[in-house]
Amino acid sequence: MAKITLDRLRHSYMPDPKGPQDYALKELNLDWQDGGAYALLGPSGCGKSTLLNIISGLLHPSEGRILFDGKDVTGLPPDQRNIAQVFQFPVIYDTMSVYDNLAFPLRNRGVDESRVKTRVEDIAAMLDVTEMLGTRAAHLSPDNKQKISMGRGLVRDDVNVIMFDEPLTVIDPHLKWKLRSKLKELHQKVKVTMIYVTHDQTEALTFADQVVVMQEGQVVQIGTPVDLFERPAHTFVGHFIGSPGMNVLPAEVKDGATFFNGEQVTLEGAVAPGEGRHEIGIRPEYVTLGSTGIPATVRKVMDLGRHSVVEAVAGETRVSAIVEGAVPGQGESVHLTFRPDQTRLYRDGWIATKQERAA
Ligand SMILES: Nc1ncnc2c1ncn2[C@@H]1O[C@H](COP(=O)(O)OP(=O)(O)OP(=O)(O)O)[C@@H](O)[C@H]1O
Repeated sequence: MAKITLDRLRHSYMPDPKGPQDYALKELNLDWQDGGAYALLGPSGCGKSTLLNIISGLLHPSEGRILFDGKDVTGLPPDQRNIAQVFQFPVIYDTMSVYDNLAFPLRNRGVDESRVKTRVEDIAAMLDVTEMLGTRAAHLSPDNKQKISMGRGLVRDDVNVIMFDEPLTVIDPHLKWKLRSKLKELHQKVKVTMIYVTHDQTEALTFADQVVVMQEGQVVQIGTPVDLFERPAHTFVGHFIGSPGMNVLPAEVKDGATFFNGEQVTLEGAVAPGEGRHEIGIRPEYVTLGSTGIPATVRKVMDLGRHSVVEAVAGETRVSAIVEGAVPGQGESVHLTFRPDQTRLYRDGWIATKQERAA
């Protein structure tokens, strides 16, 4: 187990990068604490695999260093980094039994058979696969194969980090939540540093204590799932996380007051001085429909069972609201109010309001 430090890491696939646009990974500085559960979350092409390959040693970064417990490993090949990896598709030997599959990473390192037996039995119990130990892997369902693949990552107790790269891609949707919660439970038991790479917010938020959100090669926020939901540092995070995501509305700031669609809006706190493109960020959970406020027309109502998502249009801008109970019909006129302590101003994408602190 190790603390992982990324120190001024940058990577470009181009031989002669000219500017930030030529970097698949823009400058990255971060510490992953020993034993933490982390997720790397972002859309396709944001640089997740590039970063993962740099950590595992498959790719040498153009600039910067990777440290494990303070020791520079940037120049070390993958086999000397002591990393376990679980991939999208199960990596197991079909002709071997489940027991032999789990034992393989240990036997490969010359661990003695009595120790192998203890570890395999422990991991099998954690994964609820004890009764399958004698089964040939070829006979397993895809989700059980992926479970065994995870077990192969977990079985060694000498690894610095276990990295999961979209491990639930091949799992049926109704089984995903089972494996997801199993993984969380396993992390709590084994306490190895784990990095879970995904483009799926649900997977990232349920697994990780800390989520690193990436966009276009840049880390836009590192925080707990609650931080990312409550106070997105960037409009991208607000929009990407949540269902539906945060409303990002064009805003005008004039003489210290903020306006949306010509109506003044009260923000969570003071605005940091500066110029740029302004937007208001407000989650649909904090938009209320009523008889006063910003005039809008209901465009669409989606009944999701416990609540409905009402999409209204104010001027030319769509605003979503999550509504419990009675909802207006399509085409009806409504008024929108935003909960002030949840209404934030963003400048050129980045948060520009300060949270008022209770006296
Ligand atoms: N071998 C390569 N050569 C050149 N460019 C590459 C290479 N691998 C990735 N890229 C580019 O680097 C950027 C980041 O890609 P990367 O695969 O790291 O993203 P990702 O978030 O892992 O996406 P995905 O989830 O689709 O794998 C993309 O613009 C991609 O086109």
